[in-house]
Amino acid sequence: MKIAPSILSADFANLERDVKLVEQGGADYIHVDVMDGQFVPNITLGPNIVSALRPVTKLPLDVHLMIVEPERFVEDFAKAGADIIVVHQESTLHLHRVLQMIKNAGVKAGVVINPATPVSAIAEILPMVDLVLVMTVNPGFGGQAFIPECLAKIETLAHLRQEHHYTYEIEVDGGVVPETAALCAQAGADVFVAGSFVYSSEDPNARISELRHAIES
Ligand SMILES: O=C(CO)[C@H](O)[C@H](O)COP(=O)(O)O
Ligand SMILES: [Co+2]
Repeated sequence: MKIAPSILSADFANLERDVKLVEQGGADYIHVDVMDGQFVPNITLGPNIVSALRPVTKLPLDVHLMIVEPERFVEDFAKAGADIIVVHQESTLHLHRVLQMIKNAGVKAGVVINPATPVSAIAEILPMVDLVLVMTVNPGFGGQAFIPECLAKIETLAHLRQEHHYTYEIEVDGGVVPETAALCAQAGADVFVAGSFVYSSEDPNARISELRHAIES
């Protein structure tokens, strides 16, 4: 079970401090939310922030691209030091090609589906991905409420993985707190993104421990 704090809710004026802090607290990935103001109604950061973060942590940088036509920027994020690049099924006409581009750049390839998108929409590319991210809120903002209807998709992905011997990790993102993390773990999730729950606290690492406890019990 892996915890991936999302720096969307960190202090952008102190990103180095906030990334190092959760690394010491046992985080497994650093989740980086990239938004373009078009695919989602919010703007965050680009490859220059990823390259600035690269030397400050040994943790894998899990880069969640919420941008239209991510194929335009795959190479930039790979060069910036992303370890995993995750693209939305809804954001490109050429999902298979984008995933190939990511793999050819020597980076792990992930696919992500919005709450309205069924698992069947990504069935054809499941054999080639390292990670499948199930959005449990509509993308664009931190601090939203978990959508429980998404749990069934985690179960489906876990079932398909077992049946076909696929190797992807199942990640969940949005509204992850101890109660919802426990439900996701039961459904078969492996990686838990948490932004506001971790960083809204005076003690983010106590929050990471709370999440881990809920997931493991
Ligand atoms: O991709 C995202 C939003 O689009 C974020 O990763 C996610 O919302 C994390 O925030 P929180 O844990 O506060 O819900
Ligand atoms: Co995210």
